[in-house]
Amino acid sequence: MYRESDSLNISVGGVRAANPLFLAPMASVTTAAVRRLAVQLGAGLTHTEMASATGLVRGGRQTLRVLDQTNDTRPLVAQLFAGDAESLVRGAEVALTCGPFDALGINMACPMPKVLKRGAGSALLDRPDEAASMVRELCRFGFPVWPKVRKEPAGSGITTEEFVQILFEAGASCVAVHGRTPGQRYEGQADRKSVKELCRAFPGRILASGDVFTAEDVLDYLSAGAGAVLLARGFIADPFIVPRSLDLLSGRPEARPSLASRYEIFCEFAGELERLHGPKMALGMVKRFAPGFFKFQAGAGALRRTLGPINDWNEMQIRLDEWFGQSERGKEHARNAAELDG
Ligand SMILES: Cc1cc2nc3c(=O)[nH]c(=O)nc-3n(C[C@H](O)[C@H](O)[C@H](O)COP(=O)(O)O)c2cc1C
Repeated sequence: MYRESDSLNISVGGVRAANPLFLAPMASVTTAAVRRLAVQLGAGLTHTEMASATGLVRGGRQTLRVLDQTNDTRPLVAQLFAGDAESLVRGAEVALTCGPFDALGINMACPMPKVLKRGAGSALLDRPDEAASMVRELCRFGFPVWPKVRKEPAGSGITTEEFVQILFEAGASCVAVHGRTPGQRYEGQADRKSVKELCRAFPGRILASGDVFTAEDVLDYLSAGAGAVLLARGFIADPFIVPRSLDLLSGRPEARPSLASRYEIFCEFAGELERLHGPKMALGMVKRFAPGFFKFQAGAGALRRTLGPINDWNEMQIRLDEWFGQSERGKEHARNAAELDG
């Protein structure tokens, strides 16, 4: 069983972290501002988006931006993808000039065609020898190496457990496992049972991923022996899953942040997005995260509809302020009405 004492100053995969709630790598999502938000809310560790090793070697601005460290927080894992060990090593040499990082991740999970056609991402699940060689070569840099895999599809000739074992034998410090096959992409349910079996087979060395949407999901994976749990879409859907999970793991009553405090954190986050990534990208991220921030708030749907068509950063701020003012006034009316009733 998970013990409260495990939640502080843990050591997973050769990295020390304050707790086992980790922000998963997410392309186009886990930018510096989002990583900072996750740490502010209590996450123990964050990942960069996946970065192309060949893109790094070419010096592509977009790829280098992925490893942008501006105003970042530690511990931080840089995740790379490549189709072979040599490209990976050359990419890692460039990545480490963007550091500091606490571990190097290898993406062996991405099912997207543009990654698969390079023999990278989940294409490596069919090539355990190449995957092992990538881990071995990356270990030479002296950093913990964290591959991230998906569940092996039925009939692939190797089980997920065998694949994970090969990665550990090659020197991986821990292995993140997403309990969907590449063919499932993000559809259907993650196979929680299989991931938990791996957690039991490699206690404290698996980072569990797949359908983590509630604090109870976090506890479930940790109770099975996961070294840590990766928050992905559950973080976008409700970033306050982090403090709620920490409350649950620590046996504290759940603290419910007020609308005003959510709004304050959101405005700070929006400011960071704009400062670090520019108004265009920031606007897209604000639209993506706003529904989750104000999920349980009356009028959250109206906010989403209001923000949807906006293309201008200043207009977005005005509409957001208006929505907040209306919501606060609505709460005041409700309070006054309750007092009159009472
Ligand atoms: C928008 C998005 C981008 C992602 N990008 C990456 C990535 O760059 N590297 C990676 O290993 N996994 C990536 N993933 C997979 C997540 O890290 C995670 O394993 C997956 O979403 C399953 O967790 P969930 O069901 O709790 O969302 C991505 C997922 C999403 C939704």
